[in-house]
Amino acid sequence: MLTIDNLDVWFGDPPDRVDAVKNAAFSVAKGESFGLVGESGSGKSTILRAVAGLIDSWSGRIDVDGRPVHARRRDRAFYKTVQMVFQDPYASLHPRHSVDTVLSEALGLQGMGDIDRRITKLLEDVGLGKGFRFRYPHQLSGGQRQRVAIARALAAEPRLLLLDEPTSALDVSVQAEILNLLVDLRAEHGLTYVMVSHDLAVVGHICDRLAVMQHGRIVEIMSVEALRKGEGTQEYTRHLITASA
Ligand SMILES: Nc1ncnc2c1ncn2[C@@H]1O[C@H](COP(=O)(O)OP(=O)(O)OP(=O)(O)O)[C@@H](O)[C@H]1O
Repeated sequence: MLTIDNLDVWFGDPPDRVDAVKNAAFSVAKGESFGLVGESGSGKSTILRAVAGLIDSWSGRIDVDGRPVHARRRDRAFYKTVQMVFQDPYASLHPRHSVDTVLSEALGLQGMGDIDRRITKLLEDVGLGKGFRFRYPHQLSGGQRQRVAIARALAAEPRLLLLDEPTSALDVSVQAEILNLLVDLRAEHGLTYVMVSHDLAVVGHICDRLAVMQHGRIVEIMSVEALRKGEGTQEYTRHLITASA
């Protein structure tokens, strides 16, 4: 579903250029859930943003569904396949747009008809009833906002969801609910996930495999099962496990 090879991503020009991702490579199969872990600044979000078309300064290969993605152009078909959910549901929803507006716009962008029925279904899918349809973000809790952001991403009926720390801005009590929702949605919709997190427990809950990043490089790729068994071969992976225990 997603293949990345020889990926470099940078910001700015020399001498101030920041090489945020260096020579990254991994593949994510259809239906798989893949985690990107590592400490702050290691380049995890930058990989997701480059895949999503939010960063232009990259080189290498990004293939989605067997087709190479071009450096700058992303068409409607791309966003029909790939959608992203951001970390902060407070920042990602426009304060003056009701849930109805957010979802109608997302559906409209994809040229979808039958908007009424689809909005009801999207709200149902993310565990929000019809009563939420005409609410504004300030009338929603953090968890409810993130459910709306997830519904917005699902509106395009994508197959690959890029999840950038989708629970880290939420209260601990709500995090598990959203993670469980993501687990259910993947099964129900046959989705593929790539999820960034600095929290190994979260990745262990959601993902099948993961890449460990350090200073812009992928230092290890392993299954969550191997991670649980402490089979990380890299010193840094062991350090991450100890740090999160
Ligand atoms: N827009 C930008 N301009 C310049 N440098 C950037 C930009 N975005 C990210 N960086 C730099 O790229 C590097 C990787 O950042 P990135 O956000 O991908 O890390 P991360 O692993 O996702 O960390 P975090 O968990 O803190 O988000 C960091 O050194 C960061 O400062």
